[in-house]
Amino acid sequence: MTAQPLIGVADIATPRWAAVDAKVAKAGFRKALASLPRAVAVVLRLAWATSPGLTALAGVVHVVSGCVTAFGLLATADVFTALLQQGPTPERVVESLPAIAVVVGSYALRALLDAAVAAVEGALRPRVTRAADDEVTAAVVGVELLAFDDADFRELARQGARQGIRSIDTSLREIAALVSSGIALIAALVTAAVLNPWLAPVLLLAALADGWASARVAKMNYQHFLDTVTRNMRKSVIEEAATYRDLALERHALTLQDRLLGEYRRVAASLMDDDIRLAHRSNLVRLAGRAAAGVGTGAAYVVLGLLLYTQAMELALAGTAVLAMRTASQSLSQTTRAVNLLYEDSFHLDFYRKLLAEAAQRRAPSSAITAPEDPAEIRLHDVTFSYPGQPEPALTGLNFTIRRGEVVALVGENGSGKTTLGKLITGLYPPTEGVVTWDGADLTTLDRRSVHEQIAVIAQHPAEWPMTARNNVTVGRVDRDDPEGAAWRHAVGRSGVDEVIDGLPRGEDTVLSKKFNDGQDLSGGQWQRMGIARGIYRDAAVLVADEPTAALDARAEARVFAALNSASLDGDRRRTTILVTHRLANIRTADRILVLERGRLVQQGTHDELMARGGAYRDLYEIQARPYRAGEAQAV
Ligand SMILES: Nc1ncnc2c1ncn2[C@@H]1O[C@H](COP(=O)(O)OP(=O)(O)OP(=O)(O)O)[C@@H](O)[C@H]1O
Repeated sequence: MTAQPLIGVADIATPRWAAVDAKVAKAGFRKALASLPRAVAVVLRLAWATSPGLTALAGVVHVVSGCVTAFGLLATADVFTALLQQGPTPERVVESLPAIAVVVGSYALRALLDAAVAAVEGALRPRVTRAADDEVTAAVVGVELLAFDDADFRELARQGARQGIRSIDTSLREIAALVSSGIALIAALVTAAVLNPWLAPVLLLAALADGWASARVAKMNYQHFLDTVTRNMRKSVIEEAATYRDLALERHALTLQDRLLGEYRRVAASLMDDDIRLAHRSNLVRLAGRAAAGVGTGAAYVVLGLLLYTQAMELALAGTAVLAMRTASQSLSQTTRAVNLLYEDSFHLDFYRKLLAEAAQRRAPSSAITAPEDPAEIRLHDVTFSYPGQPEPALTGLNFTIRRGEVVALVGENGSGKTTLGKLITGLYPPTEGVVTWDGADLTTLDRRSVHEQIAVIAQHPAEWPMTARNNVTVGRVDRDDPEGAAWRHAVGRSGVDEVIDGLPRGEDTVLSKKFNDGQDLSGGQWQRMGIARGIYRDAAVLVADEPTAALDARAEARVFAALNSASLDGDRRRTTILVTHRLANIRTADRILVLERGRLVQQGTHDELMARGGAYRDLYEIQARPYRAGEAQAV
């Protein structure tokens, strides 16, 4: 009996962006052709905006280089005519020298132009991709926090940044290839038509088979990608589970290594089998294409022979006709390839465009109204909040007011909405319904930066900034004026991070990341102290501490809560403090306790009031206090 796989029992959903490949796999060549103008316009507009001079120059050198090819072909026809009209004689060879010089000159010019094309493209493409990259990064940096909680946006940001930017670079290359091969194709067809009007369609016939084969292989690749995309994703999920550091401890302790490796190998083997099958099938299609092209070329030679036999065309021009035939076949194959690739890129370019549009929508609207400094009153009016894509709201119908200097504790079971509420009070998330006001001003109408300037957030899992210990504390207020170091001493002392810093090899100058030479990592509790120090040092009007001591030892926890409870009285101003915690003993002295149940506010009051009233709070408190009381009773 084979073991049930640990990862991927349920099917991994096909990512939304993979729809691109489904469309490309289904579309016909005409559809691909029709999509080109828009894709070309997007890329050229960007190139023009980045560097108009280089873009114009690239266009000119490409067109000139294509024209020189055409001219070279026609000049070759002259040479053949001069040499072969009635058999070569020394006089005719001398006569044809100027035409030969023109052919040689056109080849030399073409070589020079190729070098110019490479130089211009080499200068233009990195500029354009950098500009697009910059645009995307700036767009994503500027979105509101909530966007990062939306899986669709995260995926779009990933694809837009990766595939979108890559497609701009490749589109530029393909547009260039399309211009060159297009002009060469026209040149070959015009040359053939000049030699004899019947030749041009015959040339196309031979070249079409090659074009068909390359379009067919491209489609097979898209279909293959679609068939394997979810398995590839599963492979990478298993690979992460089998190799990443985050899971290493449990992987070893649960002895899962062999099991995960086995699953990894099974998926990888099935992907390899598919790759091999695809290689065989594409080879067969290419072979069929070649065979058809061979038949087409044969037909072209028959027509050529007939034209010569019936003296519809002079023998002297046959060489040029063959040359035109070869040029047409090569350039049609290149043109087909470029059209297909550009069609694929047109979808990826859509990611880039959609990402810019979506990011612009998800930016906080700019506002000239700044937030009140140190608000006297924060009020929630009928606030409901749902996470993007979630059917059930995380918070429902909240109404309450917090006054300056209050210490308000949020309590409730896991998932009751405490963390989410902290983000709404501080304007990090906008409510889905209702309004959050600071001194009467709706937060969504205020300049978002000015709101965030007023807040400090101590997260349950604080960010582990790859900076020195000092910067990890001061990063929240880098410009704070602290010449005597009083604010620094206050923050590190209250949080207890002073003991951590004293133990570091270079003290406050130690870099806290193992990615750097001499870098140092911290324990979970030490990082938490670092986060608390950062929050205190920021010295903001509204402080939210979300389970700040979950990883701290009892002594450190007591010290931090004493600091946070008195934070509202620090200095000469009263700071509003929101505490989220499960350890209810820590918030007995809070001015007010709000009890949440499944996103609704079910109780509020002081510890004594809530204990006297009975209900959810007293139940939770009793559950925590009972073991201590029992212990005390036994001791007595
Ligand atoms: N990013 C998110 N996307 C979707 N749903 C979320 C997200 N974050 C939280 N939720 C959901 O919102 C609800 C409230 O979560 P929240 O984190 O606010 O609860 P909490 O009271 O802080 O929980 P805990 O005590 O476990 O920290 C939960 O049902 C949770 O599953």
